[in-house]
Amino acid sequence: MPRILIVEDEDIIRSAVRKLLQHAGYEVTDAVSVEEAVERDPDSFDLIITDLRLPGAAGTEMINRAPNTPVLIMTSYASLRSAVDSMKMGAVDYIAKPFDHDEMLAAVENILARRSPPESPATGDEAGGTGNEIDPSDIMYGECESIQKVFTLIRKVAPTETTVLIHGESGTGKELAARALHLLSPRASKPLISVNCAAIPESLIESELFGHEKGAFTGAVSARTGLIEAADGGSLFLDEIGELPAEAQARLLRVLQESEIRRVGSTQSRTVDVRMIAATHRNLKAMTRTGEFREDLYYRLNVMQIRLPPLRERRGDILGLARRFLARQAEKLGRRDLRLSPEAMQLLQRYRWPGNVRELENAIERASILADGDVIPPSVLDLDGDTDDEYIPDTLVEGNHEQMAPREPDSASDLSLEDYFQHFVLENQDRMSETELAQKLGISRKSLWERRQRLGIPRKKTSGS
Ligand SMILES: Nc1ncnc2c1ncn2[C@@H]1O[C@H](COP(=O)(O)OP(=O)(O)OP(=O)(O)O)[C@@H](O)[C@H]1O
Repeated sequence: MPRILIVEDEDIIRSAVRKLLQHAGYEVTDAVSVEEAVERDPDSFDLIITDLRLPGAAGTEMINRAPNTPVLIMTSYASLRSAVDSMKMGAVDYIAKPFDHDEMLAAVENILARRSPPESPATGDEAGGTGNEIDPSDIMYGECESIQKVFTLIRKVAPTETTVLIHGESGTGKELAARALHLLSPRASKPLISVNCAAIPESLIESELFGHEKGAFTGAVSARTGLIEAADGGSLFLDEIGELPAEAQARLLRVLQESEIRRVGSTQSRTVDVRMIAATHRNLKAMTRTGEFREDLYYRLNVMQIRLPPLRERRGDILGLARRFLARQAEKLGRRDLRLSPEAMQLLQRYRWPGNVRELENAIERASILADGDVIPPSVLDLDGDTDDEYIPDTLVEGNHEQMAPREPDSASDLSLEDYFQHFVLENQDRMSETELAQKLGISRKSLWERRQRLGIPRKKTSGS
């Protein structure tokens, strides 16, 4: 079991992070300051998570005190810059407060996965590995053909220096795909700096990205490194690139063309070595026609495009994703028997998911908290109306018959055979006769009838036989 040391002086945050990690199965020790952490033999841990601002020595001091252990820095957005600086000092990653539970768990999992192969515990020798043994499927889930194609593309493109433009609706996993591109690249041990262009005020974006010299504008009391420089040697992920104002687009083009950066208020350029990954949910090509986005920048960015399909186009993954999110919630809440009712599964499969995977993740989180018993009914999923009644489950598509046999559950969080039986019958009884249903399930008609009685799903009078 990986051991994690938390260094945080705020009681509420320390205790929340400790509980979260303990629920996720980690062994956790904590300390309120660097001084106290040093007494806990910090280099014997697999990971140290520390606040940046602490009474006494700063959190970054842990990087020196535990040279063989990865250090994850927690910081508020206001001190994002210091977090970036701390990465230059050797921290492996940073996480901005307020962070949600999944973000923290994902950051921890990523760091530990980079440190040691999944099966064998870390020996310490692997620290600082290139991370190239990682596969996109370790970072994001997807079995459908469309997402498998994305994985193949990531495997091929990641090791190159090519600029990548990721296109997809909100919540489809663009940031995860960018992370995969970085972690599978030779730059994996260097920083991945993620910037959401829509989240930074327009007046600040240039100085945030490109840095500025002292006195460049009112309030620029000292010179500052920009986020692009901070990503030097690593990758820069520019999310919502379509929101970048015109002046910043011009500066970015220069970075892409000449690998040079000029801080706001400076006449001198500096060379930077950054792999650029951009993402958008907008149609950049159309934006070039209206003059909202520079055409030359568009072509520079669009060397390789990865399209993340919306969830409604990969319905075969809905239940798999739901199971993963449910297992995570069940672990977090200590309710290991939580499972979806067949009706809830049906609703998940029929819903249109305008908010994509993020919406599914949120629906499962909410339902796990609201469900009174172990079985989650459709009502607590709180998905009203927006279902796609045209949808035909994959199992009914001609040629997909191998998917119709009941599968063995592959983990405690997977469907039980009973669940699968219920789900299959409810989904198909309107289209199939009892004989067909029994055949597909590999049981006799008598046994189908008995199971229907036991599970309280008697044969509908209207269904043909
Ligand atoms: N294939 C996947 N497997 C597991 N989790 C996923 C997958 N795709 C997305 N998620 C989860 O869904 C949430 C949204 O993903 P992400 O932030 O990468 O989407 P996005 O496309 O960048 O969204 P936005 O455009 O709104 O920033 C995250 O919590 C992420 O972990």
